Amino acid sequence: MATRIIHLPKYSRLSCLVKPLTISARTFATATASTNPPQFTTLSVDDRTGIATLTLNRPPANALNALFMGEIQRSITDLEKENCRGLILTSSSQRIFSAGLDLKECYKADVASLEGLWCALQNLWRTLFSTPLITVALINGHAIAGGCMLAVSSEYRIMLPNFKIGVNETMVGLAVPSWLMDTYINIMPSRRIAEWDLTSSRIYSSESALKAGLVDELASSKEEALQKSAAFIDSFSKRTLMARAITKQQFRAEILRNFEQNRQHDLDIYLSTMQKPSMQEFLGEYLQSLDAKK
Ligand SMILES: CCCCCCCCC/C=C/C(=O)SCCNC(=O)CCNC(=O)[C@H](O)C(C)(C)COP(=O)(O)OP(=O)(O)OC[C@H]1O[C@@H](n2cnc3c(N)ncnc32)[C@H](O)[C@@H]1OP(=O)(O)O
Repeated sequence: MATRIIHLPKYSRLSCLVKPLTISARTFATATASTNPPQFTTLSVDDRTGIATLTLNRPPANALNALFMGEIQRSITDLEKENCRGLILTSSSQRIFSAGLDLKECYKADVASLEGLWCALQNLWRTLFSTPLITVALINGHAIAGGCMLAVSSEYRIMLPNFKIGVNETMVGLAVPSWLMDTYINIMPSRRIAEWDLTSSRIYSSESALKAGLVDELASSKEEALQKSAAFIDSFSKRTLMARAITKQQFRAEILRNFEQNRQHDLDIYLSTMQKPSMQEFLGEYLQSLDAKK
């Protein structure tokens, strides 16, 4: 389907009806200019249903760099203004939903690039987590670390079989930021399991993720997953859209407030960790191990 944004007069414009959370914060940089055409994403909107599909397309691994994350964030913001009601986030790859932060861009990077990357991650998370849109992650491939973040920041997760999902942060030497910890706890059935998962870098198979409650449904094909995603969005009638969006925001407001209060500190931790010689040495070896798989 062609990339386009269209007006959907059938649906209320959620961004007008639901006040954005007013949390004072200084503006943090994104590395994107808002006038750039999308390079790594395809956005399609079904004007009959009001459902948008945002497809991640940064081969080979949908690794998240600042430009890519800025693009995803901007698409969500645009959709909020365009009378859309639901968003399905998926990947053009048949193997990888997203491998998380682009580690190649974390290796031997200068401080400005590292800062741009982390601020883009923070900004993307904030937008996805707080959007009034009904959000579904259609996880049609591996979803690791930042890839898992995209999934758990959405409201509903449908995954295809035989893939991997989880947060391996501590394994790569990064602490899980408290706002992402809270995001994970927000969807996991038990805080104890969430703590266990994040401290032990637990990676689930699709099947075990379903059992653990990390994903909500499995689907045997992308087509079936698209149908299930649309069914989830359709389960909310037009009449309930505003009330559900406000309720969602209220559920998430405290996590967002904590994030805003700590985002500079969070950025400082990331920058100091990434600049440690031991971290850079580990990253070099880790990237080599990924390449050695060939
Ligand atoms: C709320 C709670 C959440 C909390 C989450 C907290 C998020 C906060 C901060 C986020 C931190 C991160 O995301 S850190 C990122 C952590 N991510 C990882 O460790 C994932 C590492 N990658 C993998 O494990 C694997 O690649 C995996 C994704 C399973 C796919 O395996 P496959 O065998 O199918 O594919 P591969 O051959 O390994 O990879 C294909 C190519 O992609 C490249 N590639 C793979 N991962 C890459 C990466 N992260 N950055 C750059 N490039 C990558 C490989 O080098 C290959 O490049 P070519 O050789 O050129 O083809």
